[in-house]
Amino acid sequence: MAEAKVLSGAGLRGQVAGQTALSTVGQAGAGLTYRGYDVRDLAAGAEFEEVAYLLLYGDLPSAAQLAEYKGRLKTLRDLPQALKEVLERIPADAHPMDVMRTGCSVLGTLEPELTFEQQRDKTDRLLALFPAVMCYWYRFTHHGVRIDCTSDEDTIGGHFLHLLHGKKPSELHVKVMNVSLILYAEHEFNASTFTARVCASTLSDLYSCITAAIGSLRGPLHGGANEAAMELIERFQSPQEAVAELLQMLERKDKIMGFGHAIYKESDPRNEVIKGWSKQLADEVGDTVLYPVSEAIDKTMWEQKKLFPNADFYHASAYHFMGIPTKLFTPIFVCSRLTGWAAHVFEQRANNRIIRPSAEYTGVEQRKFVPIEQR
Ligand SMILES: CC(=O)SCCNC(=O)CCNC(=O)[C@H](O)C(C)(C)COP(=O)(O)OP(=O)(O)OC[C@H]1O[C@@H](n2cnc3c(N)ncnc32)[C@H](O)[C@@H]1OP(=O)(O)O
Ligand SMILES: O=C([O-])CC(=O)C(=O)O
Repeated sequence: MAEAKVLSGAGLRGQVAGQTALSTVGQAGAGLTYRGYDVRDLAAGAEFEEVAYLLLYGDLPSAAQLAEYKGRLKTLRDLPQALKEVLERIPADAHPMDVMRTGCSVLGTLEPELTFEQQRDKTDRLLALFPAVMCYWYRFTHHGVRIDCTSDEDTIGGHFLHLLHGKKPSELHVKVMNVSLILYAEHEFNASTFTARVCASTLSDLYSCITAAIGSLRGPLHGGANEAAMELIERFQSPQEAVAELLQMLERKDKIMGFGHAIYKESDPRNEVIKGWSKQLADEVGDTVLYPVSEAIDKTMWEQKKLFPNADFYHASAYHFMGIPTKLFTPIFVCSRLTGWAAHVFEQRANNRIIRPSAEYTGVEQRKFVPIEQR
């Protein structure tokens, strides 16, 4: 059970910056809850679409509501032609998070949110279409194909894998994607969500809030850590090599991506879940390197620094074992966290005051202006 961390210092750490009914992070009793449900129970027993519904509509759906919701999302998967054309113009070496940010922003010009009454419909559209934004651009620029952006897959996770690989995914892979999307869906006032709320507090539109949040998630200290973790683990051929290099990195005070957390103190409750699935995928593909290397890094980080893997670390190997290119790891996070971001935007709008903190001034004393010709 994660104890609350002693919080102090910079980065607004430990300061309550608003209220939410969406989730708790690092509180006694359960490490992470979404609207009162333990995330581990949701990951074990729910579908991602159920969790999206819970966050966006307030309660878990009935079977009929879920069927209706999934059916509706399925009809919203295709991209407008103008968006496809924009995606085709983005270079192959662009960062896929920049592609997601641009895709979201362009959709905001094609299908704008004209009133806040449209906020749920616009969110459903983004939820249904984000996998295609990433996969259409990726497959066009990397493989020269214009993919069909629709599929008959029942779930968002399955739809994503289908578009990426051009074939029906296995049941195991659909299951793991479902779990992954649930684990990443919501996390209180993390940096990207706070970004979305700041933007929402100016009464801006939903696309602006989500576009801004994508920019915040991109960084390696936040969502970008799953890609950085992959780049680390794939450098090593054996656990011994990994430990030797890791000790040197720690000696140099390098940051080890995928470890540590701003709120959790002893463990990230999402880690045990994705770690279990990563092990199952490792067994499926007969891996004898990546998973043991990951475990060796995990063990050494705890022994040396008392730092634990966060949600991102074992996501790296899990995604890799499903044949997902490393550069698409953080965009998958976007497809999931969209639900949390949007739910926070709705919450901010429902009880809004513009977010505008103060700064402690550390600059020079007041001084007299000197005209340019006298300087
Ligand atoms: C889904 C997510 O977004 S989860 C977060 C993903 N990000 C990462 O994995 C990036 C790596 N981790 C980090 O950079 C940090 O742990 C963060 C950004 C997640 C949290 O930052 P903070 O709240 O400032 O960390 P915290 O206060 O716990 O740091 C305590 C000490 O541990 C060190 N530390 C924390 N994380 C790491 C790490 N991953 N590797 C090495 N040292 C670390 C800090 O440098 C700090 O050392 P210092 O006191 O000598 O300066
Ligand atoms: O809460 C945070 O600071 C980062 C995080 O784990 C998340 O957003 O999922």
